[in-house]
Amino acid sequence: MSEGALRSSDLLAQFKQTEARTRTQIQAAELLDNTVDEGDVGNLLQVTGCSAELRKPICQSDCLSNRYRSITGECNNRSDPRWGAANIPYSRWLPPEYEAVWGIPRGWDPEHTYHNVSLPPVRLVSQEVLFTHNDNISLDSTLSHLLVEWGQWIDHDMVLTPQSSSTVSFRTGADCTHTCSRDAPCFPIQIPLSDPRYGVQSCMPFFRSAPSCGAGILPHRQREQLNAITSFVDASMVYGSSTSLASALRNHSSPLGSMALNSQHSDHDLAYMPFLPPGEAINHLGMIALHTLFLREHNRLVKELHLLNPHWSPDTLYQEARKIMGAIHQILTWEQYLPRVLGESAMSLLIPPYEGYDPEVDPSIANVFATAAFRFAHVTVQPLVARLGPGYTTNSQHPHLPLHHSLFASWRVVQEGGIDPVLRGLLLSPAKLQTPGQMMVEELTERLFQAQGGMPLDLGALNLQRGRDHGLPGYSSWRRFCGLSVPNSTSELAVILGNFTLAHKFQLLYGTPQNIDLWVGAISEPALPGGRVGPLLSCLLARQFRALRDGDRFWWEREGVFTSTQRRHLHSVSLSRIICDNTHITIVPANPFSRTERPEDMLACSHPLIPHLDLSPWKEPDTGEEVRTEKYGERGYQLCLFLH
Ligand code: HEM
Ligand SMILES: [Ca+2]
Repeated sequence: MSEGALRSSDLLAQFKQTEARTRTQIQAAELLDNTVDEGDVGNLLQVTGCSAELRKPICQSDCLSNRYRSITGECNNRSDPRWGAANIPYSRWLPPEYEAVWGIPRGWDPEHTYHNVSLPPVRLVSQEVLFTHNDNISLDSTLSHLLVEWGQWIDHDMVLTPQSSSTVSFRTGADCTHTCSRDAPCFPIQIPLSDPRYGVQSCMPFFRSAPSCGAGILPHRQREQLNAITSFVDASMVYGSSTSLASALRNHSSPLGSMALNSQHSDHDLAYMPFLPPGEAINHLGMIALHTLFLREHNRLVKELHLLNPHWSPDTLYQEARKIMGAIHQILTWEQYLPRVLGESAMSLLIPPYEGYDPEVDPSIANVFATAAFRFAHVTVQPLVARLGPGYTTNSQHPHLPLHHSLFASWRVVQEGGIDPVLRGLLLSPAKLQTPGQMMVEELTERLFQAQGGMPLDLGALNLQRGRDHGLPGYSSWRRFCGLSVPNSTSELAVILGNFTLAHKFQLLYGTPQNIDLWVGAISEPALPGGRVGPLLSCLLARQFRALRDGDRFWWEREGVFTSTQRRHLHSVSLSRIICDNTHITIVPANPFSRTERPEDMLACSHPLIPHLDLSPWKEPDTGEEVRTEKYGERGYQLCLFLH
């Protein structure tokens, strides 16, 4: 995608692209949503196509389905096979609070009042509270920008909310990118008088998230939104969440069970991802680097596994590598990412040690997590994408880039030195520090998608509008939900936020703490000791990550998923090692999520603190045909092999 070729709203749609199965469900749900006939419900579901979408999947209980996750996440939970699967509605921890029946979003009618006051325009909140000049930022003293990127990477493993399949008003056919009138699915963001953009632009386009089919039956139908990918941390951003995409991403002629690679370009002698199927665009340089890295890691793993087990079929190699990749993502996230985000003490309090699989726990993503809580890291993103050459030096072939020039710029990877410069930049740059006066950089509030032409969007305003679109209750309700004190006045809010100026701004904008949009309220709380988020975000994030662990039948620590020796080896997994093994980078930090100030503080890839993942416990004796009569070991490998 070249710069200057597309409208920003098209690019936002690209950010949220989904594949065939999701589109079918959205179209069915939108048809249902726009049908006012309250007659025969069964018939209505049938005609719209929703009844097929609501059917319960049938689960197999053979060796393969006990051994490997399904691609769609279905049947992870045996009694509720849709839990955590792709294309199911987000769960709700608090009931939605829409403006009116049929899921009219909050703030649809600017005059509508909540607790006797109307909601401020989201763009005004962004201007008043979030806006931060690119050069007015503080750096995180202990965390690297790779940690920030890791957050976005696993976000893409857990959350993808499709927007409406239509970009024009259902009623009038007006183009959502040009209209300033609220007419579903268009929910444009109004530009306030005080805005420098006033006069240039009267509204920023916004499309409502698509409704889901599975949200109750008339007349009690409640609008719910859909998660298009598996909620489990299972590396679904590498493998896909639908069988058709998973198949398209594989190299079917490989005897090793490899993933498909780009046949036209390579990174010196290393591989790139293939050109993706339409709609699978990856959105910025950091993400492209991680996608490429883990694609290579899969192909490296299958090669090693093949050397250990030459008798394994391509499917077994693919599945075993996929299983290891899932474990790597779980380990890096729970052991290395979350403690740094939540802080060690909040982490051990809110996510106590693993005690085994609990089939009663719903691992589906909660609406509030997707729409507000896990967007917390938008305020820790640096405005500049650093790119560094060998030895971590700046290089004129690939200079640092303003963030907006790194969006939709996969051509830069191919033409400007491969993924190594981007990864080196992420390893050596610190994260941005969130402070009450320095929230979201102007690259994100003023220039989102600007380089690609058209009117720039504002990520802060999008986050707030999305919360209203999804009917998220306000700040106070979530404080109450988490058992935290509920502020009743500006001074009580000032105590919680530890900042009177900010509390006063909120008072002027919202009138009451109850109405504060959750995302902006939550990111305004000061961080707990050792962490980067306040009490409300800690509660919401920990609750989700705990459910993703305890409710996952294939959690890496669960007895029987791996052997104890395999677990021990996996436990020492190192992201720096993965970088060493799959790039031309030769010096790396021992802890890549911690801030490294100088290249001299890094270690050679051969250093013992950058341990190899020893796969020897995956070696299995090739007992050939005789195995049929043998008793199967705790892992049941052989039985599955014979199914291939
Ligand atoms: C370069 C950095 C980033 C950019 C440009 C970016 C951009 C975006 C955009 C445009 C959206 C869609 C907004 C909407 O219409 O509702 C979004 C959603 C989201 N972002 Fe980011 N983001 C970045 C980094 C991150 C990070 C570091 C995290 C988390 C740690 C994160 C978490 C999320 C989540 C959870 C969503 C909701 C996704 C969905 O519901 O489909 N983002 N981001
Ligand atoms: Ca997933």
